[in-house]
Amino acid sequence: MTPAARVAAAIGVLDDCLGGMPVEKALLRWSRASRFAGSKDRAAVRDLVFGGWRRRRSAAHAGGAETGRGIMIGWLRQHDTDPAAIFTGLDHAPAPLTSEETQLSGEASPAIRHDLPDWLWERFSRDLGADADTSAQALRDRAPVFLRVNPRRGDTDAAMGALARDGVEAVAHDEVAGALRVVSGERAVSRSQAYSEGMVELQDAASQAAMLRLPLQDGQSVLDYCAGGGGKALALAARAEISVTAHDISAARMRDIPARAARAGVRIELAERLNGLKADLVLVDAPCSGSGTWRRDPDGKWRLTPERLADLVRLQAELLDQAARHVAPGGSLAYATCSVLAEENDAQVAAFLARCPGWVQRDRMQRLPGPNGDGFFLARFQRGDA
Ligand SMILES: C[S@@+](CC[C@H](N)C(=O)[O-])C[C@H]1O[C@@H](n2cnc3c(N)ncnc32)[C@H](O)[C@@H]1O
Repeated sequence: MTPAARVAAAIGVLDDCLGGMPVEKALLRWSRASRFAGSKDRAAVRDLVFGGWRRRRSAAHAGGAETGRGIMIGWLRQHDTDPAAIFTGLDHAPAPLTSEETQLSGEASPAIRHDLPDWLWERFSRDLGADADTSAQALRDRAPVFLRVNPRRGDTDAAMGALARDGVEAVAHDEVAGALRVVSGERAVSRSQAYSEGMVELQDAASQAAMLRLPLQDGQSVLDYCAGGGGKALALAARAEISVTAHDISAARMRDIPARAARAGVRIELAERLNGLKADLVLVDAPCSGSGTWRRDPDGKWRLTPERLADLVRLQAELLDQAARHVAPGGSLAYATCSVLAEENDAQVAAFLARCPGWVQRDRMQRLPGPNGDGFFLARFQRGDA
């Protein structure tokens, strides 16, 4: 496919997204209908679609219309490419620009410039103050790929060497021990020997930093109350000789944990029912808006509504209360989200402490999205007498 044909394909996919289809589904639909597209074409169309979808508002503003075509015109302008050179109408290229489309747009509102719905830009400004601008801007660009080195399978140098042999260049993270940032060859990670033999796992640096911060000693027990695919449980299990139980309301989400644990050389028990189980550390990695990770999942910021956010906040509170019952005497309860919104983080913590006066907060970590990782929040509690 020519560069212009790839843009034409991205326009169609973006139109499906604007019609309400999740971006991955829209890409899959295009991919199935485009047998002629090679792997480089598919990767290029994917990059264009995700690039445009992250910047839906600002690109549509710069392109003059909230359509796939408008977004691509604006996206090209934002990347210093004259859209007229691509929109030629020749050889599967999109039709030439109309006279309206050649006009440059006026000034955009702050919410448009930050590529957030109006109500969310208000929340960002209120909750993050001086950091709102850089956090929202970080969500407009592609996320770096981070890996967690599994100490059971080797150290950072060994992992970087193994990755390099398979065409993946990675460097040590500046501040998170055992985290690597992939510099080139991202798409080769999942085919690399280092990955298939459990020496590295895909995990954002902020999640890694949070898991390293939780106190753990050999012999202790950990309950991951919202384990999902087990990313956090694996990170904790690799740190010490502990027994880890993974639980989730959805057994299907935990399906891959046994294979991931075997690859990583750790043991994780799965528990659909907890029957009064108590653990020294109970982690609630709660369902949340994902607002710290929207560069990986741009659908999130366009689909979230105030009502959905309120539902999530209610669920998070219920999960904290349920999980607290599983903390063993002297143990800790940890609450984590990959959100930057105060309602899901500090306000949730304050509400928990107000509801449950026996508990005190022992730790707090907040990271904002940027070059060093995603947005992430962690709070840790203990009973007052512990
Ligand atoms: C943020 S994700 C967890 C991600 C996971 N810890 C990881 O590191 O890959 C939140 C998880 O909470 C689970 N969940 C939602 N409601 C729940 C409930 N009532 N009890 C337990 N888990 C629940 C969801 O199924 C989802 O897997």
